[in-house]
Order: sequence, then structure tokens, then C-alpha cells
Amino acid sequence: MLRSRRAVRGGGVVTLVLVRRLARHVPAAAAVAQLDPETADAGAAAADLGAVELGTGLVDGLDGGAGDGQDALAAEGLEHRLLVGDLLEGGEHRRHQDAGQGAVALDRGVELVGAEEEGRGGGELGAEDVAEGDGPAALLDDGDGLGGGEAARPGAGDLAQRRGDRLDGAEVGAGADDDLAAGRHQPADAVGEVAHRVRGPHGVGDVVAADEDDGDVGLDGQGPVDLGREVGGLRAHDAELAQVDAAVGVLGDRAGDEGAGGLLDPLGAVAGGAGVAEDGDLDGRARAATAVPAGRVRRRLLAGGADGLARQLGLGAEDAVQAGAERGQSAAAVERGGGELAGGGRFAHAAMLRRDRYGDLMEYVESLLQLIGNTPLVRLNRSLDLPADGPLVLAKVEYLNPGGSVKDRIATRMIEAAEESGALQPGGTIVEPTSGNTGVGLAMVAQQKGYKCIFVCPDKVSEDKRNVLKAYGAEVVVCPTAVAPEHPDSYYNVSDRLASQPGAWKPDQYSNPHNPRSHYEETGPELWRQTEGRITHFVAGVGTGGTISGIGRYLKEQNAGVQVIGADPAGSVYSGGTGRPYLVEGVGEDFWPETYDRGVADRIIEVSDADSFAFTRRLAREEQMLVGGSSGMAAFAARQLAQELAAEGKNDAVIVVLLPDSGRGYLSKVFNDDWLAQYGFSTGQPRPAQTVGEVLRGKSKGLPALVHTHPNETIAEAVAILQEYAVSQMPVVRAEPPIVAAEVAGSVSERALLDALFSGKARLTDPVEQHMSEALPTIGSTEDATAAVPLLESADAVLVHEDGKPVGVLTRHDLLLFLARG
Ligand SMILES: N[C@@H](CCSC[C@H](N)C(=O)O)C(=O)O
Repeated sequence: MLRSRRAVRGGGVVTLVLVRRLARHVPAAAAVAQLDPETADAGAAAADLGAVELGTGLVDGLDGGAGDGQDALAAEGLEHRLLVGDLLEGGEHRRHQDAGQGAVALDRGVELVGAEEEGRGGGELGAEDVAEGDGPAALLDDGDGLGGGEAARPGAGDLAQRRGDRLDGAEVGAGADDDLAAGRHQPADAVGEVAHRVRGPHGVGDVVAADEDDGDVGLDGQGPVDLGREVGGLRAHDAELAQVDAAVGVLGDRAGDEGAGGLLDPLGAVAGGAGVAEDGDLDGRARAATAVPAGRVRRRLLAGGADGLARQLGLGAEDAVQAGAERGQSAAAVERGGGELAGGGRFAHAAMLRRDRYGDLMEYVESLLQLIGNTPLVRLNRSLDLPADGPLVLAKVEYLNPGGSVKDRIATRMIEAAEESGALQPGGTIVEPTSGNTGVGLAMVAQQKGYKCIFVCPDKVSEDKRNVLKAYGAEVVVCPTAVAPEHPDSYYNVSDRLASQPGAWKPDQYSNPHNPRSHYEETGPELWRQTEGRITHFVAGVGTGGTISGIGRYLKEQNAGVQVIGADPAGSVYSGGTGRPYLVEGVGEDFWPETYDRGVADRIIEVSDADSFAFTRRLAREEQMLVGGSSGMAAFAARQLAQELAAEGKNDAVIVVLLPDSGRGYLSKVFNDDWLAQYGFSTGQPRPAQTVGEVLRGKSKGLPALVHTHPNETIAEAVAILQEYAVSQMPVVRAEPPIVAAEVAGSVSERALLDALFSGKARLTDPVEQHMSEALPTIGSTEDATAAVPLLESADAVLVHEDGKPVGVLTRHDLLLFLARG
């Protein structure tokens, strides 16, 4: 339980600055605020706040008895970190150093008082000024004397200060508990609206008030204004808006919350003010704390008083945990509360603070799983080929999740739900058909919880990715890609059989509601917050459909105008295909999963393998993003969309495209020139003098028809085809041309068939698939013709591909003829 501390000396204002150093490398920050103790005690505390008193802090509600704030806080186990100082008029400060207690470190923070005071109103403070305080975490203790324990909880002020936490703009002045209340009950778009207004260069309002119970704030003397809901309304009334906006401006800037200007000042002194800026972001805190002209902002608690304050603070941390639970978050999400609930920076949440046995705080997490989510948005630039003033395209970089993909997000949820329902028992085995990433997420959670894992992968999944699954301790079963889902060998059916074993459980990401739900409850809100509700288009590849359905639904609920665009590999059902295989991994489908909400996408953009791979490589070379092919596919669709919008003059569009995974699992494929060339994809290398494609076309003055047979045709039929077309070998394919690479099942040759017939191993009526040979070696049509020579030393023919599609067979004879012609 977080306890607040209050120290009052006589009737005067006690100036207390709490400064704490975070870990070894972070300099201490000043906490600044003041409270008139008399009014605070009376329950309706009004405090004159100003630069003069910036160093004044509320240290109230001491459980152990009020007294010297220093002592009080020392009782909290912070004795060697407590620093006491006064701020003086004009931004100067007096510094008290207590050798036994540590050093006051107000330096940078306070010196900025004067400099920033005139030039910047609180409202001008933008995101860049936000400090990510960890103050309250310093006060968290589980009381066992060993430290640790409770540090995972976010503190009150911590929540209120999160970077990008647009909620604290709405509940300003009311503390972290209200921050959460705002998050739970207020429409995010309204909150976003507030936050947006905060950016404006408004002056600072005069009087504001906050209600501790529900986070309402208003101008003093007026009824409380629920900013979350009503600021939008106030926008119509400029006069009021100016005031409220200004107030929110101060408060909305998280760093401002702890400053003299913020409505949270009294709270901030304890909750946030005691904190320390992380990442050395002291300037922002100091600026925010000092941006409000002296004596211009007042704060009044509408209810509560000193006790109320204490209660607010005390409840702050707990509410964070509770709120997470109420929202159905996973344990890990709840545990990392601060970052999750208040939208903190990815690595800037209280979950990372741990107190060691000596009371020192260190920054670490108990488990990697606590770092799932809160991935950053990164602007795409060069690769878009857009004018500088074109639409803003932001990549949601999901490969920064600890397991390397967006699928980390669904794994914990699915497992926890199965544990709760009893479907997964201790020591059980998780069986899942996966193209790899979901497997990694599941394997990480399984490892921690002691489950075994068997993953069933289609054979197109790169060996690198299969090895990754094995590295996490999972077993991997490989199935053919080019079979229908109902085929007994399909990865769906194989996994069903394995999952029917005792103790086995199949999460089934294709029907598990926790797949889309985790995105609805976590990724969607994350995106909304990160874009301040300004997102206009969301683009994502569609595989199970969970990501686009969960995020899309959430975004549309916030703003029905948000356009949701699915990116889909050519051949997949979402873009109108029949499910014919494509080479890009991890997206697209050959059936309609339950996890896909067919109503969510406003549009589906079909992307070819060739465009997906080429753009994946551009992202690595031009945007520093080493991502997988499904990311390239989605980003290609986003680029197409951005160009269309730019052409329509819609340059204010904000497009977010989700990049699911990293390119490290595809080094032997998308990023391997030989692999690409072999399938006839462009590698960006200069074109050779004589290409394989030219040899092929030279055969018949144009591209010859692909002579082929099917697995279910008889040997007699196959022999007839060979004779009719006067060829000695041909591919066995599962579809009619134009076919794709994965539809090649094998090959037959005149010689092998005759051998089988004469030896009695085969009969003319046998189906081809019983006697076919391996598929012919592949070569790309853009490759140098000489590259066919070594292949034709060990095979009679090669199968030529163009853009991932087999287009013809080249024999030794064809090559010789071509070369002889010169
Ligand atoms: N059918 C797709 C894969 C569907 S989504 C599965 C998911 N990405 C996973 O990690 O398991 C394909 O062709 O790869």
C-alpha cells in the first residue's frame, strides 16, 4: 500500500523537496509543489502555487505521524535518498545537503524556472517535455522489510506522469486513481481531444479545481467539469475553453502535474514529485514544473482534504492493479500496470523498479513477458516515395516484442484463459498449428509455466523459424503447405490429432476469442493513445484475422471514421482468392477463421509475393527495419494507400501500419539473393546478358505452355502427355496453370516411368502420385543462363520460375541449342 507523508511545521508552508536518484546513473530530480497546510487540513485545500514555492511539497497523511518531512520519509526507507531544499523566488534555490541523508540535487531542474517561465505556458509543453517519473514507486513497499514485492505496481504519480498518457490530462489534479478512473470510464476520443488541446500555446488558467472521486476538474467557483467528456463541449465556448484548456495544459503535461503550475501540485509533491525522472529527462520535468508563473494557479480539492489526499495516493497504486484486472488484462499486463494502463513509454514503467535488500531501486523486470506490448510507432519515410507533406505513415513495430512478433500479445491471454477453464492442466502439452510466431509466444509462456509444446508448421515455414521454435524447447512437426485444410496431412488436421492426446490442449488461434480480444483490449487502445486519436487509417496483414479484428473494432468504436484496411497475399481468401498458396509467410488464409470479423475491414489490398518481398527489402535498406515478408506486404499496402490519399489531397491522413515480425527468421529466404532469384523474383542486381527467361522464350518464340500432369492422373495418361508434347519430363502439379510454386507436387520422367513399368513396380493404371519423383530443381527466369549449367549436370531439366510461379521447363538440349545459336 502506498502511503503518503505529510510534514507541517507550525502554520507555515513547509518546503520539502524530495529527490531520489534512480539506480546509479540517473541524476536526481526536484519535486516541486506547495500546499497551504491549513487549508489542506481543513479538507478543502487551496494552495497558492508559484515559482517562489516550487520547492514546496505536500508531505501529508503520514501514517507514522506528521513531523519533519525528512524523518517521515526516512521512515519509508528512503533515508539516504531524501533531500530537503527550498526554492527561492526567481527560480533560485537554496540547497541543503545533509551528509547523512544524501545530497539535494535540484540543480538542473530549478535553474530552468526563470528561463521557461515567461516563454512557455503550461499548455505549450508537449510530449517532448514529459518526464517519466517513478516517484511513487520509490514509496512502494510490500512491507516485508526485504523490499521488492510491490515495486511492480505503478505509483500514483507515476501513472499521472506517463509519457503519452492522455488520461491524466482529463483527470488532472485528481491523482493516479482518478487517472485510472478516467481511463475506465471516459471516452478515449474526448480524452484525446483534451490532450490535443494541451499542445496549444495557451496561457495558464487561474483557478482550477479537482474532484478526487471521479477525476472531474473545473474552474474554481464553477461546477466540476468532467474533462474527459465535456471538454469537447467546451470547445464551443472559447472563453471557457481558454481557461480549461490552459488548466489542462498545465495538468495534461505529465511533467507539469508535478510542477507548481499543475493541478496536481500538492499531490505531485508526494506522488510524482518525490520521483525521479527516468532516462535523464530532467529538463522536461523542470520546465514543466516551472512553466507556470508564480501564484497564478490554484488548486482546490473539492473533497477529501489531507486525508483524502492520503487516500488518493494510497489508492493510486492499488487501483492500477485493480483497474487492470477489471479490464480483463493478463496478470503480466496488470503487473506492469503503469506502462500498460497509463500508456507509459515502453521501458519506462514502474514494473521495472525493484528494491534490493539495501533499499536501492534498480530497473529490471521479473520476466521477459512483462515487456510485451507498448511497442513504438516509427515514421516511414523514404520507402513511401511521397512528398514531404504527404500523409503521415507510422509503422507499429511489433518485432520489438520480446518473442519478436505481434503474436506475443495473444499467447499469455490464451494460456491463462485455458488454465482458468481447466482446459490446460499443470504439466500439460500445448499443441498449435502455427507459421512460427504464435509458437514462439506460446513457447515463452509455456516455458515459464512448465508446459510442453508441440508446434505443427507448414513446410513453407523457413527452417530458421522452425529452429527458433526448437530453441525455445518446443517440438516441431512439419506438414505440406500445398494441401487443403481438410486433407489429413494439413497442419490443421495433424495438430487436431496431436491435440486429442491426453493432457494436450490446442489454443487454436484461428477460433480462440482471446486472440482478437487481446488486441481489442491492449493493442487497439495503445494505438489510439499513441496517435492521440488522430489515426485515420489502420493497415494490417490478415492471417487468423485476430489482429485486424481486435484493433479495428476498438478503433472504430473510438471513431467510426477510422478506415481499416487489410493487406492480403494474392491467392488468399480475404482478397478473393481460393486459398492457393503464396510464398509470404504468416498471413493470408485458405479458409475463413472464426477470429476474423468479416465486417471489420473497409477494404482489402491484395499484394503479390513479388511486391511483398521487394518492399520487405526496401524497409531494411531504406528505413532500417529488418522485418519479415508479411511486414513488407502490409507496408506495401500502406504505401499504396498513402499514395492514393496524397493524390486525393488528403495529406492530413495518419496511417498506421502494423509490422508483425522481424526479418531475422527470413535471412535464408527474403534476404537471400539466391533464394529470391531461384523463384524468379527481382534481387535488384543488374540484369545478366543472357537470362534463363530468354532461353525459355527462345524455344518457341514466346513462353511455351507448361506441360504438366496431375497427381491423380494415371501413368498411362502421363506417358501419353509426354509423347504428345515430345518432352521427356514434366512437373506434377496440384492445380491448373498458371500455378504457384507451392502447387508443384513432384515430377515424372519418361525414363523413370518406363523403369517402374518394366520392373513391375508400377502399373499403367496407377495414379502418378504413387510413382512420381522429386520436383525438378528450380531456377529463376531472370538468372544468368549459365546458372542452369550446373543444375542440368545432375538433372535432366529445371523448372523455370517467374515472380514465384513456375512457367516452363528447360532441358540440357534447350540450353545447348540456345548457346549454339549464339
Ligand atoms: N495461413 C498462414 C498463417 C496464418 S496466421 C498464423 C500465425 N501468423 C502464426 O504465427 O501462427 C500462412 O500461410 O502462413
